[in-house]
Amino acid sequence: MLSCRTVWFISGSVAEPQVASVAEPLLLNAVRGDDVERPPVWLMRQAGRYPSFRERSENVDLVVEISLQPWKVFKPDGVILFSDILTPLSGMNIPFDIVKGKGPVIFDPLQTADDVGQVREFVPQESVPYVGEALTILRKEVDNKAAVLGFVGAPFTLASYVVEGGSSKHFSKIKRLAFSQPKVLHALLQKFTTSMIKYIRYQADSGAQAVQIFDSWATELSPVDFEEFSLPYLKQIVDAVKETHPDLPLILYASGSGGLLERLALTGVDVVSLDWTVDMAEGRRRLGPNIAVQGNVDPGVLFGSKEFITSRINDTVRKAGRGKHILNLGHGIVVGTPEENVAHFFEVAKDIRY
Ligand SMILES: Cc1c2[nH]c(c1CCC(=O)O)Cc1[nH]c(c(CCC(=O)O)c1C)Cc1[nH]c(c(CCC(=O)O)c1C)Cc1[nH]c(c(CCC(=O)O)c1C)C2
Repeated sequence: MLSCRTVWFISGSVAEPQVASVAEPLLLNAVRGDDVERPPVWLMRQAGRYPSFRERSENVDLVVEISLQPWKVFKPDGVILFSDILTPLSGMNIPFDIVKGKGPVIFDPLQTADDVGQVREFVPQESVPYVGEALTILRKEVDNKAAVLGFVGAPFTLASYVVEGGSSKHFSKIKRLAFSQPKVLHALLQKFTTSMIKYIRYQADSGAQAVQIFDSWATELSPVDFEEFSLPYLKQIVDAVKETHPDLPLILYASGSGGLLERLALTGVDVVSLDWTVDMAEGRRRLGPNIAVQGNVDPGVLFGSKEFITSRINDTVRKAGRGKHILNLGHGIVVGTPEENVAHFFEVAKDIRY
């Protein structure tokens, strides 16, 4: 679980390679199953030398600047918004902060039905206007040379933070709630679901061309509990978004969830992001031919030799087969990853031809 727990400083800048303007980003073509010449590639990453996370992520200029850093240096096929899955919480009356070295802190963790009753439904236009503004600017800046990606947290993963009060090891508080007062947890999950439907639509209307849903802690649920506390809500989100935005690709990311792949496919998402604990060919088979796959190189591979990185990329692309594959790591970049290896990853990836 490292993408956002990791901080990656991008130093300097590299001359921008010329990229021909295309009608539609390669990433969208690949997701739709068009005949593409290579898999699109992007990575989750980074932070910068800036003030606190919330300050960075709630200021339009900084959000745009930080979001564009990897784009300027590596020209990936996807440019993800700099934000966090917890960003909507303050707009839902759940005060929080992200503390350096500690991660997210929820000031008053939710415990009771009353607490859940106090949670306000999210109105993105009012609470996080900077997200929409940043996406609109990003879309213009990137100009279809890559896909602009928005993202949200899945209801169960958001609930785990607000019930646990932050990151957790054993998830005992949310499990206590799930297994002793399931109705209270369901009420909270429904509030997050309704809010995330609005948030995804808002991101799409502002400029996001695909939205990734992070269910980072689904891995903590046994399959039977995933079916009760996560799957129905994910499905509700996908169904509702598809009604208003039928062409918006939805990517589901649930690291450590190799045991859940068939169930993840039932959500109706367009893409499932695999981590490196699943063999790419096996994952592909288990998800079926209609779902595109993303991933799944071990982020640790980027600490290896250039030859090793090249061979793992080739292996992953071969196992994924032609089309419907977005090349990526199985999770975000790890702190201390040599920047030249990241550059090498992109060079090799962009030279691939099916
Ligand atoms: C860079 C960063 C982020 N969030 C946090 C950081 C580090 C703190 C900092 O820079 O000050 C705190 C931050 N935010 C969160 C954490 C995780 C804490 C934990 O382990 O529970 C931390 C340290 C919560 C969070 N946040 C996110 C997830 C889902 C992905 C995953 O599973 O890793 C989760 C679980 C998503 C996220 N978070 C972030 C992005 C943007 C990616 C990019 O710009 O490339 C994304 C996609 C950005």
